[in-house]
Amino acid sequence: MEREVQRVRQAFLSGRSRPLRFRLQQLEALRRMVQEREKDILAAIRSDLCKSEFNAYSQEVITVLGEIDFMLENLPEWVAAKPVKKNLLTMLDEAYLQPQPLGVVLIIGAWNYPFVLTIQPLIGAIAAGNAVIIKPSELSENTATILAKLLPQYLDQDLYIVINGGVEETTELLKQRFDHILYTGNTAVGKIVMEAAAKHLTPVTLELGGKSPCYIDKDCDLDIVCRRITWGKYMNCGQTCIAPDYILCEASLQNQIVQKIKETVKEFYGENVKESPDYERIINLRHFKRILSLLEGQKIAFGGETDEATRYIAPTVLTDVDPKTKVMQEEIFGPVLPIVPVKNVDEAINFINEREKPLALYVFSHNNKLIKRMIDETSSGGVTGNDVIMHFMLNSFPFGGVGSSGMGAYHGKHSFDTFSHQRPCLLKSLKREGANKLRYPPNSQSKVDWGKFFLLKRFNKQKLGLLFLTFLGIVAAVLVKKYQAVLRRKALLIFLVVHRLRWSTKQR
Ligand SMILES: NC(=O)C1=CN([C@@H]2O[C@H](COP(=O)(O)OP(=O)(O)OC[C@H]3O[C@@H](n4cnc5c(N)ncnc54)[C@H](O)[C@@H]3O)[C@@H](O)[C@H]2O)C=CC1
Ligand SMILES: CCCCCCC(=O)O
Repeated sequence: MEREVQRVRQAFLSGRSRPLRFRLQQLEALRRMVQEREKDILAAIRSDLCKSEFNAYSQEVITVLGEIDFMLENLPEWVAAKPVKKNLLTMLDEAYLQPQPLGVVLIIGAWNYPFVLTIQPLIGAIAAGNAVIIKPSELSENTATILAKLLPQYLDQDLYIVINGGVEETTELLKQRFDHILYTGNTAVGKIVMEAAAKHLTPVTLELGGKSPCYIDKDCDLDIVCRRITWGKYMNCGQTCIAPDYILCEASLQNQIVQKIKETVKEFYGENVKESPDYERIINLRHFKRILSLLEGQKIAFGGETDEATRYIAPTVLTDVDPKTKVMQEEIFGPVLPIVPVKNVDEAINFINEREKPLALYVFSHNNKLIKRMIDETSSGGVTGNDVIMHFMLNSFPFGGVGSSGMGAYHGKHSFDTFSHQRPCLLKSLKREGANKLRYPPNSQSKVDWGKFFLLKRFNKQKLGLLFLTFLGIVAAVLVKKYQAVLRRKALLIFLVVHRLRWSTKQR
């Protein structure tokens, strides 16, 4: 492991990942890989999550292709040095921010969207000029295998490598020194990653999970609301980090919501959900059993059918859920949707604020003021009003959590920034040493006053007058120099006129 990381670091130190042209070439090669090997990639995702080609393409491949195109289009502008505003002290200097790669980046992917959650951070890390070690999740083993096979065929083999394996390998990998780690997965492992990173003072981006609430106000169109929630909750069999985890609403809305979700499930997946090509399966038996255990003691208003052999869990809704029960204590990450009755929006806001900050928050209402209030009075990684999931799709948004749902963010320019160091560069001249005397010892009140003037813009009247006089002197000197000949002629003329006048007066 150590040798592998060293190999990648040596490749980074060769400097070849830095030129813009190289980065663009690698991103184009990655796009070619996705296009030419699309069938293999879709097949791997299918084997891992029982996902149809249509779903895998629209949930994973499109996002990756869109992100590559976005990078290719904008990277030339992003890599350029950006001049910054200057102050009086640096007025005559060159001051700019130069984005630079961090070095060797470790990307630890999750299994639920095994392609996009591994490749999208990789795109950002390449764009920023880094070398990368990719550790796909061992739970989505088919995607992990295809990534290890394909990436070296298209990308620089020393700069970007895939290391596969389980907890043991990840633990070993985390002992190495990296310049940044981006981890996607559960909060408990997030802490392990951060602890390991701290030993080397490695900065981390943690894309974690949590329970994303969904508040439904009574003032809204429940048909539309339930269609949107059904889509976001049961997509990928509920194994989506920003899926609505539970619903908060007034008790009187519960039955209608259950009825409408039931109708939508039928509309989306047919009479027999099990037969639907659009409905996925739970990743493994451990997670299947974990989700089943969340149903114990609950009132199942709809769904609840399971099949261990195929790890099938039907779209399920629970009503009148007690917040103290297990299903409300941990992230569900499966197709189970609890409804927790609340009296009103105030209670909903309190409910959310009493818990860990979620990765996403959803609020449905015709009343925009209520939506804005919910946004103002709560905190979460991201928010979508009157829909679910959709803020993930806009790459001008940073994607990430807050508090226990994560730290840092990526997507689009935010990925580039996450994997870059914005290096402040100040270039001075070796001339104009006179002005520097102000900061050299011995110090004095007068120097402090000048410092106040230059840096704090605290004007001392006397100093200001002096400065103004100096300024006038400079202007006069410049003018005199520039118009020396003209001034000489003018002065001669004035002298002659004055002389002539005095002579005329004397004559009279
Ligand atoms: N914020 C986000 O973008 C996303 C967050 N998630 C969250 O991820 C979670 C689901 O993923 P997981 O089951 O955690 O995925 P997982 O079990 O595949 O773990 C993720 C990665 O952590 C590594 N890992 C696991 N245990 C480890 C240990 N003890 N020491 C070191 N490394 C270890 C694995 O090798 C894997 O690469 C959910 O909580 C979900 O909300 C999932 C997708 C996106
Ligand atoms: C189509 C939605 C993809 C979401 C991927 C990240 C997640 O797990 O929420």
